[in-house]
Amino acid sequence: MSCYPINLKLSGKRVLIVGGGKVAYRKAKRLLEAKAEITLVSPTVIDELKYFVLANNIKYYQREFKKEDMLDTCITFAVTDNRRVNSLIASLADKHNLLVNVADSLEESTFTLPALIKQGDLLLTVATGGNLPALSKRIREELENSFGEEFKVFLELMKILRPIIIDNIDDEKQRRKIFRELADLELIRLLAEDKDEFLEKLNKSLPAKVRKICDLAYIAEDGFGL
Ligand SMILES: C[C@@]1(CC(=O)O)C2=NC(=C\c3[nH]c(c(CCC(=O)O)c3CC(=O)O)Cc3[nH]c(c(CC(=O)O)c3CCC(=O)O)/C=C3\N/C(=C\2)[C@@H](CCC(=O)O)[C@]3(C)CC(=O)O)/[C@H]1CCC(=O)O
Ligand SMILES: NC(=O)c1ccc[n+]([C@@H]2O[C@H](COP(=O)([O-])OP(=O)(O)OC[C@H]3O[C@@H](n4cnc5c(N)ncnc54)[C@H](O)[C@@H]3O)[C@@H](O)[C@H]2O)c1
Repeated sequence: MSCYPINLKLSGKRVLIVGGGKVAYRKAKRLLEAKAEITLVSPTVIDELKYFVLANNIKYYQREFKKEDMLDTCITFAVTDNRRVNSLIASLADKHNLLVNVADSLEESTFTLPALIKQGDLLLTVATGGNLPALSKRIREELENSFGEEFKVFLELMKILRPIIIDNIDDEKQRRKIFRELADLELIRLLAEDKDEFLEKLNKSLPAKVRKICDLAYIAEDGFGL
Protein backbone atom coordinates (compact mmCIF):
# COMPACT_ATOMS: atom_id res chain seq x y z
CA MET A 1 0.00 0.00 0.00
CA SER A 2 1.40 3.35 -0.96
CA CYS A 3 0.33 6.14 1.42
CA TYR A 4 1.06 9.81 1.97
CA PRO A 5 1.47 10.42 5.71
CA ILE A 6 0.28 13.78 7.02
CA ASN A 7 -0.38 15.30 10.43
CA LEU A 8 -3.79 16.89 10.14
CA LYS A 9 -4.83 19.89 12.21
CA LEU A 10 -8.49 19.22 12.96
CA SER A 11 -9.22 21.86 15.58
CA GLY A 12 -12.78 23.11 15.02
CA LYS A 13 -13.28 20.93 11.91
CA ARG A 14 -16.46 18.90 11.65
CA VAL A 15 -15.95 15.15 11.59
CA LEU A 16 -18.56 12.42 11.53
CA ILE A 17 -18.40 9.05 13.28
CA VAL A 18 -20.96 6.48 12.18
CA GLY A 19 -21.21 3.61 14.65
CA GLY A 20 -21.00 3.42 18.43
CA GLY A 21 -18.83 0.43 19.31
CA LYS A 22 -15.29 0.09 20.66
CA VAL A 23 -13.72 1.11 17.35
CA ALA A 24 -15.85 4.29 17.30
CA TYR A 25 -14.75 5.01 20.88
CA ARG A 26 -11.07 4.64 19.95
CA LYS A 27 -11.45 7.04 17.02
CA ALA A 28 -13.50 9.53 19.10
CA LYS A 29 -10.86 9.76 21.85
CA ARG A 30 -8.14 10.66 19.39
CA LEU A 31 -10.36 13.14 17.54
CA LEU A 32 -11.25 14.93 20.76
CA GLU A 33 -7.57 15.27 21.63
CA ALA A 34 -7.18 17.03 18.28
CA LYS A 35 -10.12 19.31 19.27
CA ALA A 36 -12.23 18.23 16.31
CA GLU A 37 -15.94 19.00 16.34
CA ILE A 38 -17.40 15.49 16.49
CA THR A 39 -20.85 14.33 15.42
CA LEU A 40 -21.78 10.76 16.30
CA VAL A 41 -24.57 8.82 14.62
CA SER A 42 -25.51 5.37 15.87
CA PRO A 43 -28.63 3.61 17.17
CA THR A 44 -26.64 2.11 20.05
CA VAL A 45 -23.45 3.12 21.85
CA ILE A 46 -21.29 1.19 24.30
CA ASP A 47 -21.24 2.58 27.87
CA GLU A 48 -17.71 4.04 27.72
CA LEU A 49 -18.63 6.02 24.61
CA LYS A 50 -21.93 7.13 26.15
CA TYR A 51 -20.12 8.68 29.14
CA PHE A 52 -17.51 10.16 26.82
CA VAL A 53 -20.19 11.81 24.67
CA LEU A 54 -21.94 13.27 27.72
CA ALA A 55 -18.77 14.44 29.42
CA ASN A 56 -17.48 16.20 26.32
CA ASN A 57 -20.65 17.71 24.88
CA ILE A 58 -20.40 15.72 21.68
CA LYS A 59 -23.29 15.99 19.21
CA TYR A 60 -25.03 12.62 19.21
CA TYR A 61 -27.92 11.36 17.04
CA GLN A 62 -29.37 8.09 18.27
CA ARG A 63 -30.46 6.62 14.93
CA GLU A 64 -29.19 4.95 11.80
CA PHE A 65 -26.98 6.76 9.30
CA LYS A 66 -28.56 9.01 6.63
CA LYS A 67 -26.58 10.36 3.73
CA GLU A 68 -27.34 13.97 4.78
CA ASP A 69 -25.16 13.32 7.86
CA MET A 70 -22.15 13.73 5.61
CA LEU A 71 -23.03 17.30 4.59
CA ASP A 72 -20.56 19.82 5.99
CA THR A 73 -18.05 17.26 7.24
CA CYS A 74 -14.56 16.94 5.90
CA ILE A 75 -13.86 13.47 7.30
CA THR A 76 -16.09 10.51 8.03
CA PHE A 77 -15.37 7.37 10.05
CA ALA A 78 -17.50 4.44 8.88
CA VAL A 79 -17.20 2.18 11.91
CA THR A 80 -20.47 0.26 12.01
CA ASP A 81 -20.61 -3.53 12.08
CA ASN A 82 -22.72 -3.43 8.92
CA ARG A 83 -20.69 -4.03 5.75
CA ARG A 84 -23.40 -2.62 3.51
CA VAL A 85 -23.65 0.65 5.49
CA ASN A 86 -19.88 1.09 5.71
CA SER A 87 -19.63 0.52 1.97
CA LEU A 88 -22.41 3.02 1.22
CA ILE A 89 -20.58 5.67 3.30
CA ALA A 90 -17.38 4.92 1.39
CA SER A 91 -19.08 5.38 -1.98
CA LEU A 92 -20.72 8.66 -0.87
CA ALA A 93 -17.34 9.92 0.29
CA ASP A 94 -15.83 8.97 -3.02
CA LYS A 95 -18.61 10.75 -4.92
CA HIS A 96 -18.16 13.97 -2.91
CA ASN A 97 -14.38 13.83 -2.68
CA LEU A 98 -14.33 13.49 1.12
CA LEU A 99 -11.87 11.61 3.25
CA VAL A 100 -13.15 8.39 4.77
CA ASN A 101 -11.85 5.73 7.14
CA VAL A 102 -13.71 2.44 6.82
CA ALA A 103 -13.09 0.20 9.83
CA ASP A 104 -13.59 -3.07 7.96
CA SER A 105 -12.18 -2.20 4.55
CA LEU A 106 -8.68 -1.05 3.79
CA GLU A 107 -9.61 -0.90 0.10
CA GLU A 108 -12.47 1.54 0.64
CA SER A 109 -10.56 3.76 3.09
CA THR A 110 -8.85 6.87 1.79
CA PHE A 111 -6.75 6.96 4.96
CA THR A 112 -5.88 4.67 7.87
CA LEU A 113 -4.89 5.38 11.45
CA PRO A 114 -1.44 4.53 12.72
CA ALA A 115 -0.60 3.55 16.29
CA LEU A 116 0.73 6.59 18.20
CA ILE A 117 3.48 7.40 20.63
CA LYS A 118 3.06 10.95 21.85
CA GLN A 119 5.31 12.79 24.27
CA GLY A 120 4.24 16.43 24.17
CA ASP A 121 5.17 17.65 20.71
CA LEU A 122 7.06 14.47 19.85
CA LEU A 123 4.89 12.25 17.71
CA LEU A 124 5.92 8.80 16.45
CA THR A 125 3.49 6.82 14.31
CA VAL A 126 3.46 3.15 13.34
CA ALA A 127 1.60 1.45 10.50
CA THR A 128 1.83 -1.91 8.79
CA GLY A 129 -0.04 -1.10 5.58
CA GLY A 130 -3.02 -2.79 7.20
CA ASN A 131 -1.23 -6.15 7.08
CA LEU A 132 -1.19 -6.66 10.83
CA PRO A 133 -2.64 -3.82 12.97
CA ALA A 134 -1.89 -5.84 16.11
CA LEU A 135 1.81 -5.49 15.22
CA SER A 136 1.45 -1.69 15.05
CA LYS A 137 0.10 -1.88 18.59
CA ARG A 138 2.97 -4.13 19.76
CA ILE A 139 5.64 -1.85 18.23
CA ARG A 140 3.92 1.16 19.82
CA GLU A 141 4.14 -0.53 23.24
CA GLU A 142 7.83 -1.22 22.73
CA LEU A 143 8.64 2.32 21.53
CA GLU A 144 6.75 3.82 24.46
CA ASN A 145 9.40 2.42 26.79
CA SER A 146 12.22 4.10 24.84
CA PHE A 147 10.66 7.56 24.52
CA GLY A 148 9.67 8.81 27.96
CA GLU A 149 8.57 12.16 29.34
CA GLU A 150 12.11 13.55 29.04
CA PHE A 151 11.43 13.99 25.29
CA LYS A 152 8.39 16.12 26.02
CA VAL A 153 10.35 18.29 28.46
CA PHE A 154 13.37 18.54 26.16
CA LEU A 155 11.18 19.76 23.28
CA GLU A 156 9.57 22.34 25.56
CA LEU A 157 13.06 23.57 26.31
CA MET A 158 13.96 23.63 22.61
CA LYS A 159 10.85 25.68 21.89
CA ILE A 160 12.48 28.42 23.98
CA LEU A 161 16.10 27.80 23.04
CA ARG A 162 15.94 27.30 19.27
CA PRO A 163 14.52 30.76 18.43
CA ILE A 164 17.17 32.33 20.69
CA ILE A 165 19.88 30.49 18.79
CA ILE A 166 18.37 31.48 15.43
CA ASP A 167 18.19 35.14 16.51
CA ASN A 168 21.73 35.27 17.84
CA ILE A 169 23.82 33.04 15.64
CA ASP A 170 23.95 34.45 12.12
CA ASP A 171 26.22 31.84 10.63
CA GLU A 172 24.02 29.09 9.17
CA LYS A 173 26.74 26.45 9.35
CA GLN A 174 27.36 27.14 13.01
CA ARG A 175 23.64 26.99 13.73
CA ARG A 176 23.31 23.67 12.00
CA LYS A 177 26.23 22.31 14.03
CA ILE A 178 24.60 23.41 17.27
CA PHE A 179 21.23 21.89 16.37
CA ARG A 180 22.84 18.60 15.40
CA GLU A 181 24.67 18.49 18.70
CA LEU A 182 21.44 19.19 20.57
CA ALA A 183 19.59 16.42 18.72
CA ASP A 184 21.43 13.88 20.81
CA LEU A 185 19.43 10.98 22.23
CA GLU A 186 22.02 10.40 24.97
CA LEU A 187 21.79 14.03 26.06
CA ILE A 188 17.99 13.86 26.17
CA ARG A 189 17.99 10.62 28.18
CA LEU A 190 20.39 12.20 30.65
CA LEU A 191 17.57 14.57 31.53
CA ALA A 192 15.67 11.69 33.11
CA GLU A 193 18.71 10.33 34.93
CA ASP A 194 20.77 13.26 36.15
CA LYS A 195 19.48 16.80 35.66
CA ASP A 196 22.71 18.52 36.79
CA GLU A 197 24.82 16.52 34.38
CA PHE A 198 22.25 17.22 31.66
CA LEU A 199 22.52 20.96 32.27
CA GLU A 200 26.29 20.83 32.18
CA LYS A 201 26.34 18.95 28.90
CA LEU A 202 23.65 21.17 27.39
CA ASN A 203 25.60 24.28 28.36
CA LYS A 204 28.67 22.89 26.62
CA SER A 205 26.68 22.51 23.39
CA LEU A 206 25.74 26.18 23.41
CA PRO A 207 27.94 29.05 22.23
CA ALA A 208 28.91 31.59 24.92
CA LYS A 209 26.72 34.26 23.32
CA VAL A 210 23.58 32.14 23.78
CA ARG A 211 24.62 30.93 27.23
CA LYS A 212 24.84 34.54 28.36
CA ILE A 213 21.33 35.43 27.19
CA CYS A 214 19.66 32.27 28.29
CA ASP A 215 19.81 31.44 31.97
CA LEU A 216 19.45 27.69 31.84
CA ALA A 217 19.72 27.33 35.60
CA TYR A 218 16.68 29.60 35.90
CA ILE A 219 14.71 27.61 33.33
CA ALA A 220 15.66 24.44 35.18
CA GLU A 221 14.66 25.80 38.57
CA ASP A 222 11.51 23.71 38.75
CA GLY A 223 13.55 20.59 37.94
CA PHE A 224 12.19 20.71 34.37
CA GLY A 225 8.85 19.51 35.70
CA LEU A 226 10.11 15.95 35.73
C1 LIG B 1 -3.10 0.98 14.92
C2 LIG B 1 -4.58 1.04 15.24
C3 LIG B 1 -4.93 2.50 15.35
C4 LIG B 1 -6.35 2.78 15.78
O1 LIG B 1 -7.32 2.21 15.25
O2 LIG B 1 -6.45 3.62 16.67
C5 LIG B 1 -5.33 0.28 14.15
N1 LIG B 1 -5.82 -0.86 14.61
C6 LIG B 1 -5.52 -1.02 15.93
C7 LIG B 1 -5.74 -2.17 16.67
C8 LIG B 1 -6.37 -3.39 16.24
N2 LIG B 1 -7.13 -3.51 15.13
C9 LIG B 1 -7.61 -4.82 15.07
C10 LIG B 1 -7.17 -5.52 16.23
C11 LIG B 1 -7.54 -6.96 16.61
C12 LIG B 1 -6.51 -7.92 16.12
C13 LIG B 1 -6.68 -8.20 14.62
O3 LIG B 1 -7.74 -8.68 14.22
O4 LIG B 1 -5.71 -7.93 13.88
C14 LIG B 1 -6.35 -4.63 16.91
C15 LIG B 1 -5.54 -4.91 18.17
C16 LIG B 1 -6.30 -4.68 19.41
O5 LIG B 1 -7.38 -4.08 19.40
O6 LIG B 1 -5.76 -5.13 20.41
C17 LIG B 1 -8.48 -5.40 14.05
C18 LIG B 1 -8.60 -4.78 12.72
N3 LIG B 1 -8.06 -3.60 12.28
C19 LIG B 1 -8.45 -3.38 11.01
C20 LIG B 1 -9.32 -4.41 10.62
C21 LIG B 1 -10.08 -4.45 9.32
C22 LIG B 1 -9.32 -5.04 8.20
O7 LIG B 1 -8.22 -5.59 8.35
O8 LIG B 1 -9.91 -5.00 7.11
C23 LIG B 1 -9.37 -5.32 11.68
C24 LIG B 1 -10.01 -6.66 11.73
C25 LIG B 1 -11.44 -6.60 12.21
C26 LIG B 1 -12.02 -7.99 12.18
O9 LIG B 1 -11.79 -8.71 13.13
O10 LIG B 1 -12.67 -8.30 11.17
C27 LIG B 1 -8.07 -2.27 10.21
C28 LIG B 1 -7.23 -1.22 10.54
N4 LIG B 1 -6.70 -0.99 11.78
C29 LIG B 1 -5.86 0.06 11.72
C30 LIG B 1 -5.35 0.70 12.81
C31 LIG B 1 -5.59 0.46 10.31
C32 LIG B 1 -4.27 -0.16 9.81
C33 LIG B 1 -3.06 0.16 10.69
C34 LIG B 1 -1.83 -0.52 10.21
O11 LIG B 1 -1.44 -0.26 9.06
O12 LIG B 1 -1.24 -1.29 10.97
C35 LIG B 1 -6.80 -0.14 9.59
C36 LIG B 1 -6.50 -0.67 8.18
C37 LIG B 1 -7.93 0.85 9.38
C38 LIG B 1 -8.11 1.85 10.47
O13 LIG B 1 -8.83 1.54 11.44
O14 LIG B 1 -7.55 2.96 10.31
C39 LIG B 1 -4.96 0.23 16.51
C40 LIG B 1 -3.86 -0.01 17.56
C41 LIG B 1 -3.82 1.18 18.49
C42 LIG B 1 -2.85 0.99 19.61
O15 LIG B 1 -3.22 0.38 20.61
O16 LIG B 1 -1.74 1.51 19.50
N1 LIG C 1 -10.15 -0.73 12.33
C1 LIG C 1 -9.99 -1.40 13.44
O1 LIG C 1 -9.05 -1.18 14.17
C2 LIG C 1 -10.96 -2.48 13.80
C3 LIG C 1 -10.78 -3.23 14.96
C4 LIG C 1 -11.74 -4.16 15.31
C5 LIG C 1 -12.86 -4.31 14.49
N2 LIG C 1 -12.99 -3.59 13.36
C6 LIG C 1 -14.21 -3.61 12.51
O2 LIG C 1 -14.88 -2.36 12.78
C7 LIG C 1 -16.30 -2.50 12.80
C8 LIG C 1 -16.83 -2.00 14.16
O3 LIG C 1 -16.29 -2.74 15.21
P1 LIG C 1 -16.83 -2.55 16.71
O4 LIG C 1 -16.13 -3.56 17.53
O5 LIG C 1 -16.75 -1.13 17.10
O6 LIG C 1 -18.37 -3.00 16.49
P2 LIG C 1 -19.63 -2.99 17.46
O7 LIG C 1 -20.49 -4.12 17.06
O8 LIG C 1 -19.20 -2.86 18.88
O9 LIG C 1 -20.36 -1.63 17.09
C9 LIG C 1 -21.01 -1.43 15.88
C10 LIG C 1 -21.84 -0.17 16.00
O10 LIG C 1 -22.38 0.18 14.73
C11 LIG C 1 -23.69 0.69 14.96
N3 LIG C 1 -24.48 0.60 13.71
C12 LIG C 1 -24.95 -0.50 13.08
N4 LIG C 1 -25.66 -0.15 12.00
C13 LIG C 1 -25.63 1.21 11.94
C14 LIG C 1 -26.18 2.16 11.03
N5 LIG C 1 -26.93 1.79 9.98
N6 LIG C 1 -25.95 3.48 11.26
C15 LIG C 1 -25.22 3.86 12.33
N7 LIG C 1 -24.67 3.00 13.21
C16 LIG C 1 -24.88 1.69 13.02
C17 LIG C 1 -24.25 -0.21 16.05
O11 LIG C 1 -25.36 0.39 16.67
C18 LIG C 1 -23.03 -0.31 16.96
O12 LIG C 1 -23.01 0.77 17.87
C19 LIG C 1 -16.54 -3.98 12.52
O13 LIG C 1 -16.82 -4.07 11.14
C20 LIG C 1 -15.23 -4.67 12.85
O14 LIG C 1 -15.05 -5.80 12.03
C21 LIG C 1 -12.08 -2.67 13.01
